[in-house]
Amino acid sequence: MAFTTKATIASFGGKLLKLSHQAKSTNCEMGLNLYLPPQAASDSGKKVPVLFYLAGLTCTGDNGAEKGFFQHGASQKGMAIVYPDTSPRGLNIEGEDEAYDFGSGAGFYVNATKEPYSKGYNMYTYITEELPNALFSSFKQLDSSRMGITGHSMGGHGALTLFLKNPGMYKSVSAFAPIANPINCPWGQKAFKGYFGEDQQQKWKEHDASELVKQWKGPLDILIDVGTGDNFYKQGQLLPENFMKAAKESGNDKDIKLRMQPDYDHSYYFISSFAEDHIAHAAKHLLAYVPSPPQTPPAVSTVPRGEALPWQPAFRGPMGDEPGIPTKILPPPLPIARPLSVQSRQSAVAALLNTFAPRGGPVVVRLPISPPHDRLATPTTPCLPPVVDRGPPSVATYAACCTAGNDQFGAEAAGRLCADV
Ligand SMILES: N[C@@H](CCC(=O)N[C@@H](CS)C(=O)NCC(=O)O)C(=O)O
Repeated sequence: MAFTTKATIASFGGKLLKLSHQAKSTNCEMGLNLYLPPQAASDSGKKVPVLFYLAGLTCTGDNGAEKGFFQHGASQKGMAIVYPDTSPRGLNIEGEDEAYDFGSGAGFYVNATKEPYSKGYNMYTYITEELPNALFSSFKQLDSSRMGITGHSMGGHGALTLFLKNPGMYKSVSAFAPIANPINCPWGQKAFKGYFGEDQQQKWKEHDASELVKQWKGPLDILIDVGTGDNFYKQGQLLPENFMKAAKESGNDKDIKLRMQPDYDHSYYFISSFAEDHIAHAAKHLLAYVPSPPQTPPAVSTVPRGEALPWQPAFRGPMGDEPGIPTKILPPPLPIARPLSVQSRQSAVAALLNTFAPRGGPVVVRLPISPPHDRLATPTTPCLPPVVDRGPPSVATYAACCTAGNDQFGAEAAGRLCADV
């Protein structure tokens, strides 16, 4: 859905846009701020990377934009910043406005599975899929292959978990005073109980950075700042030490920098003091990242039925297993810059249909989820679009499979394609 621009405000040579749009995932109108640096305002056709800043409890997209002091550095580095809201608003769920740490302003960047919050508290899907897809289709100067993520407190939890749950999707991650082990702190326990249910411990773990970091494979360059004068830190709401311990035990701590900042509290005085460092950290990854160039799929080669596929056989569509149907394989992998979201999978389907349907016959496309997602996906993650069908009675199946390396660190994310004719 297109955005409505409610205000355009000059800021550090660029423009801060106050936007709103109707969001499907959250079932309501969502407000946000988008900072376009001066480099994005020119007609050069050059795209700028995008840093998502996820705010904390009680906040909207305004807190970071007004007092985070990110725009100065973003303007120098040529980076856009997205400041989303922290929850759906006005869903008229009984009690949603009663507490500062649950419901409105406290979406925790999860998809609620428990009623009544399941009716729109889907901030995970909103931030990882719907919002970026909407932004990239409306603002052509934003580079979809270069997204970074950071956040504060509940938003720091969001930044860490969204990064760790989606290897390769974000090219940088950092956090200010993150809720780093929500399953073991009062804020997190209250939220996960309300959004998932007390008995859903596995689900809780799937949104806990200290659990997720144990499963990470590859380098992990994270900047985390926490103030020693932060009362929430002192009360055991943040638990950054638990995150570091889990990272250390899994051998993932080498490039995680936890800086304990003397005397700083939990406020935007703290955030604005270190904002430039987080912009520099994001820029280190986002400005250095070069997406792999698109490749044309090579010609079809035939593999006799029953022979081992040159890649993950589990990815074969069910129709490929029908007796008497020969298998054609189209090697090598079709590169895809990052793990595919539902919408980008749909674009991949469209591209496949355009490429192969003209060869005649109908096309059925099946899109299995990629292995890293499989490993980390929650049962409710909307990972698979339904089978897409086109054309007269079926003679062909195309199964498109997406595998994703952790391309933040250079491993190539790849899609693979096979055709059963
Ligand atoms: N209102 C809560 C505190 C909530 C709070 O500190 N929220 C942080 C994020 S976790 C924040 O940034 N608040 C908004 C602000 O300082 O601008 C309380 O009274 O204990």
